Order: sequence, then C-alpha cells, then structure tokens
Amino acid sequence: MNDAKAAVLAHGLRVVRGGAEVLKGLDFAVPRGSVTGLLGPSGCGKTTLMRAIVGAQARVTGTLEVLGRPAGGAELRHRLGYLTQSPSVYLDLTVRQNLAYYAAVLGIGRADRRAAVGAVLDDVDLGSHADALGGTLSGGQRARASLAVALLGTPELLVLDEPTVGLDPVLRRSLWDLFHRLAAERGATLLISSHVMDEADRCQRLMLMRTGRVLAEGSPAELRERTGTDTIEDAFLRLVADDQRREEEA
Ligand SMILES: Nc1ncnc2c1ncn2[C@@H]1O[C@H](COP(=O)(O)OP(=O)(O)OP(=O)(O)O)[C@@H](O)[C@H]1O
Repeated sequence: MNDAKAAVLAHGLRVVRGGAEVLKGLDFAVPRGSVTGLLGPSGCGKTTLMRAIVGAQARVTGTLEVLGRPAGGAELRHRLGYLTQSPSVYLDLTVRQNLAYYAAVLGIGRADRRAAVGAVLDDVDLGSHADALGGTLSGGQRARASLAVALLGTPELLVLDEPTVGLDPVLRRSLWDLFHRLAAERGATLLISSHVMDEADRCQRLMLMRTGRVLAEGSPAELRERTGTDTIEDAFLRLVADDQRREEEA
C-alpha cells in the first residue's frame, strides 16, 4: 500500500515503557476509509499502539506516519478523534455542556458549536439525555457521551480503545453500524481495539497482536482461510500456537 492510501503507516515501530520494550518493531498499514480491528490479549500493547498513533506516547522510535504526517504533529490534532478506555466526561456538567466545552477546546467557532454538538449527539443517539448531568448517566450512556467527544469536528481518523466494552448487545450493534456509516459515508478511517473476538467479524480488516508484535493482518475471511479455521478465535489460537512453536525453535 502506498502512503497516500494508508491512514497509518508504521515501520520498525518500537515503544519502551517502564524500562521494557512493549512494542517490538511493528510494520503495518491501516488503509484509509477502512474499519480496522486491533485485537489481542490484555497487555499485548493495543493501548500503547493507539497512544503512539495519536501522539500521546513517549519513547516512540521507528517510523510512524498518520494521515501522511509524522505522528504527534500539532497539525494532526484536528484530524484525529481518540476515545480512551476511561470515560472523559465531566460529571458536574451536562452532556451538552461537556460537548460544548470540548468543541471550544478543539477550536470549533462559537457559531458552529451548537450544530457540531447536535450532530454528534445524533450520531451516538444521546439527544434525549443531552441535558442530563454526566454524573447521572448510566455506564453505557457515559461511554456514548465519550464517543461523542471523539466524533467532534468530523475527524478523518478515529482511534477507539475498546468502545463497546460493557455495553449491551443492542447498543453494541448500533455502535458498529455507526462505525461503518462513518467509514462509508464520510470516508473516515476507524481503528478499533477489542479483546472480544466475536467483534472481529464486524471489521473489514484485522490486526492481530501478541506480546508487542503484529502476528497477522488481513480481512477476517483471509485470516480464517490462511489458518484453515472457521472462526477468528480459532484463527488467532492457531497463529499464537505457530508463533509459540517458532519461539521455542529459535
Ligand atoms: N504506564 C505504564 N508503565 C509501564 N508499563 C506499562 C504502562 N502501561 C502499560 N504498561 C505495560 O505495557 C504493556 C502493554 O500495555 P497496553 O495497555 O498497551 O496493553 P493492551 O493490549 O491495551 O491491554 P488491555 O487490553 O488490558 O487494555 C503491558 O505489559 C503493560 O504492563
């Protein structure tokens, strides 16, 4: 894939945290306009990789390009949306006030702010709770309010760290529908982490990680075919077993 087609491009990407190398020389590309899933067990480095992509991670070496620019550049701030694992809403402000605050931080002009806030409230279907205080929201509502913050300013790249964790199946389905609409209708690129393998089939592409490395990349169908398995969970287990065998032989 050439650079223009990749929303994220990494060569030899390494990150050291707490004295240990937690990303160990990653090479990968995330195609523009795709819904790409980042899957792997707890502690394999998904959050660290996402933090590196949005420019929030120290001690990153190697090449990491985001939307054709070096990761972390100030000019990327308005082109990225990042949802962290912990909800980012202020509990003593209403949902609408939270969004208006973040819209102001993003530099969305006063005249456009109301429309921008209304649009993301619609996206996450939270209009009915727009005037509720953050502290009175349910866990799922708070997660959607955080997602609405990440959607402000119609970012070209959305980096979403476990956006559906703890949500009921109906809500999960509607968020996955939203993610696909954002890619199909707005051309956005979505990189979405999960350790729930049953969400893998909702992605157009997958990156499977293990212990700071990318084990495999491809569509769910390609990965099942490559490993001769019927499910992504089995494909992942096969890839892990092959990887362990290679480690033992080395
Ligand atoms: N602040 C930190 N200081 C030192 N090491 C850290 C820090 N945060 C994470 N790590 C280590 O970096 C490695 C990767 O962690 P990371 O949070 O990126 O994994 P993850 O795949 O996102 O896990 P999870 O699915 O549980 O969120 C882990 O071994 C973890 O212990």
